[in-house]
Amino acid sequence: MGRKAQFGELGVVKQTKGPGRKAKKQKPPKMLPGLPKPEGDDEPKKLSHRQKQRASRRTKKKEEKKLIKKERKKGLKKEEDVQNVNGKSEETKKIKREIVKQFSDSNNKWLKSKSTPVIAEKDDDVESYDSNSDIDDEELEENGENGVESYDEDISDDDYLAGTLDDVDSSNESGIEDASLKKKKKATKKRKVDESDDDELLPIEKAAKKLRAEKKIEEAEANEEMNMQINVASQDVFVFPAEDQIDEHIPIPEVEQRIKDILLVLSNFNKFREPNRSRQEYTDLLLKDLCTYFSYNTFLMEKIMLLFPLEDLMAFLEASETPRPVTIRTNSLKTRRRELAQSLINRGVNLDPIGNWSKVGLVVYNSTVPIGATPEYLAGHYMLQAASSMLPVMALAPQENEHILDMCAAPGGKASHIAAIMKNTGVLIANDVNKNRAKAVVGNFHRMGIANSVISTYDGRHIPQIFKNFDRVLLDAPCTGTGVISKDSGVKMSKDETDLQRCFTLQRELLLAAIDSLNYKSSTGGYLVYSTCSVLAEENECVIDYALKKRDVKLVDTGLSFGTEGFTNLRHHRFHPTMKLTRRFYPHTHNMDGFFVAKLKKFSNIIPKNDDQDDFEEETETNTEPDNSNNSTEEEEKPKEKVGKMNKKPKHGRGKNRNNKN
Ligand SMILES: C[S@@+](CC[C@H](N)C(=O)[O-])C[C@H]1O[C@@H](n2cnc3c(N)ncnc32)[C@H](O)[C@@H]1O
Repeated sequence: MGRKAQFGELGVVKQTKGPGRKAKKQKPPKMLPGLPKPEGDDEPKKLSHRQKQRASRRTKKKEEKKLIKKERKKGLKKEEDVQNVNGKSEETKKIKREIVKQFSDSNNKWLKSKSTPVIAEKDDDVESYDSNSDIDDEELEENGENGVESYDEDISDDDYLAGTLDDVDSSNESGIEDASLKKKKKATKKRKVDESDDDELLPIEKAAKKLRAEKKIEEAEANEEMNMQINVASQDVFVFPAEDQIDEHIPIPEVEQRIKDILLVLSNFNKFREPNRSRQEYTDLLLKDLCTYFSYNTFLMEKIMLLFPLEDLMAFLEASETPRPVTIRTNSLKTRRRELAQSLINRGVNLDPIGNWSKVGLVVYNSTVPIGATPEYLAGHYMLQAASSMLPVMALAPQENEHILDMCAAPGGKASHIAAIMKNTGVLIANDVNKNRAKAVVGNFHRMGIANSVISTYDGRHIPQIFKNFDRVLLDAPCTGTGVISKDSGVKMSKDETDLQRCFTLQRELLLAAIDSLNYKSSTGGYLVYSTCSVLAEENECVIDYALKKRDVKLVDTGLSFGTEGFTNLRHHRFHPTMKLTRRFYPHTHNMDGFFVAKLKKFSNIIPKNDDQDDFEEETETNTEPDNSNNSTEEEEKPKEKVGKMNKKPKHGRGKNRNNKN
């Protein structure tokens, strides 16, 4: 508003052009005599006391910088001077001391942190700059670009002040550093080297500077490694406890450390063992400590230790302590996965498809609503089902219009999956000996709209006397549950030898009954899938091996795209070579419950009589060929080609696949 005065020389200030409110601009006002003269350029500006202080500080700083640059250029002239810079020549040190002196006490911290070999991150630098510098915000604003410039300059100075190799070495004396810290340091140093390339340096200077910094880092790393080796070599890692100390109670953190120590010794036994100690002594102590640390009974821990190499053992035990992700299976009888996902997302459920291997599975990361009580759940659009539980049904590969038996079906997760794949056609017998659990099957089948099923409560072992000639059978057998410890930690302490024996005896009986209820002449099937949620070989490979001897069945590919091969040998045990067609799933490897899946094809109703050996072979080679003279309990004639197949059944080769490591 109003007219603008022209404070500069007349004519220097341009009159604004362009459309104005008035066509003709008004003349500048005439200044009245006596009024204070505006701040002009002709007289030198009078500075306040504070401004003077700032100006003197700036000049000082500029001088320092000039000094440093001069010295730096001097230092790089000769090649041997490069070493001088690394090692800090006397002259350079002197200059540095000079500079340091000029900082006030309040800067001590800032200086200290920057003179240590751990070069502060740029962010930290900014912070210390802000908090400790005596240049206030006002000045930064005032200086505009200068403020930024001085920051850059500081970094470069700081580089110059940064630690030397000597410093790095001295830090190593204090011992081995944390790996992540080292990594961070390395990254920071590298970044620092890159960032601090001063624009004013010649390319060759920049390169030399970078080279020096990189050399420093390399040497520091080499020193660290050497220190580590020295520590390990001097055996200060682990001293085996005296006889009377072994049973002493020690706190959990110490148990944990001892486990790590023993694992290290066992990983390179010849190198790290104590001369008079056997491997067995270390293994026994490890067993004891693992039982204490993870709360297992000795029997179960011993069994699990036999399954895995040491590094996998720890991973399995750790993974069994944490729950697996919640997963659900879309009921394809009622909805599609995409629609279900959308409805659940709308309710605040955070989810994703389970993976390429399933078209119906979803993994739920978190949810604002209880996932077992949504309207979609109640309407039967999905089943809460572990990822591993979907695998046996996929291996079974049910077909429409078949006759299928689920021998141990409660609560019906897998049975309802079978019914959905059958598209409610054919007949599904969902059996479970436990009447109470069978009620859950009824409830789930109603909810999910399953209409092709009969629910029965027979003892599976008697099924062949009641139902026969199924195209496919699923035997998801009762087991010790060692694959689902994260869901039921009681297993760790409660399962003993008697339980295991009871389990594998029942499993064998159920498996033979399941095979006997299969129709080997089925045009579409004749397949059986055996599964357990146990990782113990006694309940898996041993049971299958037993069935291979007792019935005319062979292992076939499960068709599952992932999973670890079943054992063909385990310690001193040898299993049928085709056992590698079975699949094992582990919490630590596949992030799902521990599971075992085997698929068998039945070739005849022949029941071989020859094999009295109930248990799997232990390093002895026996003839598994059936005695064909009197081996059939069935009336049916045995087709010749089937006999041929059976005779070709591979022998249990001694030492074959000895290196099968799972
Ligand atoms: C692992 S669970 C089955 C889980 C089921 N397949 C599912 O996916 O929901 C084992 C089942 O076997 C049943 N069972 C135990 N002994 C049995 C037997 N002799 N005959 C039939 N079922 C039996 C148990 O009641 C239990 O429900």
